[in-house]
Amino acid sequence: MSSYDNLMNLTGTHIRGYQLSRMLGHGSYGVVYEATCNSDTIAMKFSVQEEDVRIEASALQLLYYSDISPRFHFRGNYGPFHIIGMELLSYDLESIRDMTPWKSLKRPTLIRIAFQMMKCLQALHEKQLVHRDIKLSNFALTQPKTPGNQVAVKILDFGLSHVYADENGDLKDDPRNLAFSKMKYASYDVCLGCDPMPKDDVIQASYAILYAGGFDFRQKLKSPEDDLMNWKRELIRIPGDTLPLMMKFMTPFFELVGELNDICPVNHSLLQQRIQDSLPEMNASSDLVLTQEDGQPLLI
Ligand SMILES: Nc1ncnc2c1ncn2[C@@H]1O[C@H](COP(=O)(O)OP(=O)(O)OP(=O)(O)O)[C@@H](O)[C@H]1O
Repeated sequence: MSSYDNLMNLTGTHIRGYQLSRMLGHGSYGVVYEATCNSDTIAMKFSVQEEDVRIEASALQLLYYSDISPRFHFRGNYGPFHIIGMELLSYDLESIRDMTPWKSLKRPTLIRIAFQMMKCLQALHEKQLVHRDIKLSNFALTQPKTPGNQVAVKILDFGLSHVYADENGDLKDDPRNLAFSKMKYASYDVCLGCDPMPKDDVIQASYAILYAGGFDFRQKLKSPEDDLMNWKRELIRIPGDTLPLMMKFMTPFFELVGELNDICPVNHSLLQQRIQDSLPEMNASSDLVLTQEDGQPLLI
């Protein structure tokens, strides 16, 4: 049995005083468990990729006080596995999308989510950190607060992240040489071979917003490579013509995304303003609320 198969079978195990109570999710190299110690419940991420875990732990520490990523608790080992203990979040946004009846979030919810995604990106870009793996499942909601069940959007999974510049603003290479141009959901420039920069996080977030809004981005990614590239290029060039009908209301935001480049710093506040302009009658900066309806989560 490979070590990855073992990673999937750790429920019940005791580690660092915590008992792994259930598996929460898994990705290409990692498995995340809920872990409990008396009344304290956290998330523990296990991976065989030591370097990715080290980088993720340092990103979470760097962002500790920004409050846009899970709070970091510890880093450690368990046999061949590298572990991060962190704040337990609730549903990731792809699960929320999948649980909605029409696989699409309503406009007022969508703009609030988009607004908070920009807040997450702003906080990490301010620290010269680029995420490079932005997708809907890498955003998750906090545990609902009492008494109003308010939740916030936080950003997950910093295994591919990179500090792209030093204190003087000089660009820093990543010795890992990861093949981002092969990543299906990479931005147009990155597919062409450019290094992923903050604006590419925003562009990938714009794909995640389309997906959350009901557009079948998963299907789009299955298109022949040339078609997918054309679509990504046209979405930047003429968003008003390229956006699917149900997402045309967000043209003000997508127009600004289309103007981003690697020379001018990303203006996250202006992106938030454009999200607000897309649906002026609703407040994009108001709290999200997570409740249950017929046993299903309901995010408004
Ligand atoms: N702190 C957390 N609290 C609750 N659930 C979490 C937490 N961290 C991760 N998860 C869940 O586990 C899933 C996988 O986590 P994560 O994306 O960090 O792992 P990964 O192996 O790096 O994934 P991928 O290969 O898809 O990028 C997430 O989509 C989410 O559902």
